[in-house]
Amino acid sequence: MGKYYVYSCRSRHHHFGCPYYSFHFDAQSNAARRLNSKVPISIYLIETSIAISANSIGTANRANGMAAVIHRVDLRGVKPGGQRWEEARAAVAASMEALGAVLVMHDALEADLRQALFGRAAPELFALPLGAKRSLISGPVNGYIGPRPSAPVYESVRAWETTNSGAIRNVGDVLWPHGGNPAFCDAVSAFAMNMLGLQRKVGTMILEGLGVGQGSVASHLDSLNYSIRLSHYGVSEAGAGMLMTSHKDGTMLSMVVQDDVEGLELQAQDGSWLAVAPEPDTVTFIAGDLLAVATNGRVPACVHRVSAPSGRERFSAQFVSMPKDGFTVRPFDELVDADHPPRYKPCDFDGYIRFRFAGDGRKLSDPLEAFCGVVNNE
Ligand SMILES: O=C(O)CCC(=O)C(=O)O
Ligand SMILES: [Fe+2]
Repeated sequence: MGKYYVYSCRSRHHHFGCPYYSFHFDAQSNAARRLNSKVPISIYLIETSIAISANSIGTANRANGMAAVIHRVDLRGVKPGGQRWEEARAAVAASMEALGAVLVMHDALEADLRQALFGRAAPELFALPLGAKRSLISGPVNGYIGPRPSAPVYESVRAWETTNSGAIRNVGDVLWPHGGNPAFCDAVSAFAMNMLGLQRKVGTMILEGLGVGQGSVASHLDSLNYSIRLSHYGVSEAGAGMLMTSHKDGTMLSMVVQDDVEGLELQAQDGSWLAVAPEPDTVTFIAGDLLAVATNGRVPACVHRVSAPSGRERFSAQFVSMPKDGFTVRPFDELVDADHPPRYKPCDFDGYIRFRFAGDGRKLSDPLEAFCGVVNNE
């Protein structure tokens, strides 16, 4: 199984037998204080034209003469209601419908912050002794996935970010008990704040672009929670190969930022694999299962994987949305009509995660369909 096992798996799933939650301690008693970021959301400021370029990168299927491509949309300087908003929104929505993913050029990760995150914070974190990383909370706050036989060079840390305050829990106090690691916390916190703005912007574009009304989009955004995942792929003794097997994320919408080493690949609808170049100003948005539910199947969950073509050490950072506790995901009314009957029943996220990772869904190739798909008898 892929390492996305616990990708969506929160602490309260311990008792459901989630396999990677063996290390946990009390979040509250371990000074997991919140860190309020003072870093502003510094995006959308640069005026530039929208470049919607079709980048044929990676392996393209040319069997029918048509190469599958990943679309890249330049959102720098694009603001809601502004001149280029509608055009960019249409491009984002079209790519999500076709691929379940889109590449977005942005200003949300300036060189300094990028360096602070990938050049310092992530390497310092993963250089800690295994015991320290394992002591990281697998509670409602944070979690650690360590190397295991099926993925010997992969490790990943998740940190929760609260939507209300825009703050991130301070994993630094836990990992560095003697004085914390303010630089680490600042970098991760700033990353979270900037990605939050970009995720809300692109989330709005996707849904509005599909015809969902502004009120529905606003309440959808209010219903979301976010987490950050920092991942490290060490140098494999086996050399080049697959670091993370193909999978769909069980969540709503994932943003993947690669450091300077390639590896992320997306599967197009024709089955071909498209490699995403690690470009500093580009983030990959990937639809998870829950976005397929919310859009009544208009946006497919994107199958993706991580390979190691060069065998080099690799870091990535993700910012992922999922429903807040107690929110059920159901297809937007705007996307259901006589011609488009509901394809999914209301989906309880906790129930789905339990089914997919600890229940009967583990054995299925399409657990979402089995969990909440509406059987089409036509
Ligand atoms: O590291 C990456 O580029 C993507 C990782 C991923 O797909 C996941 O953690 O679910
Ligand atoms: Fe993933």
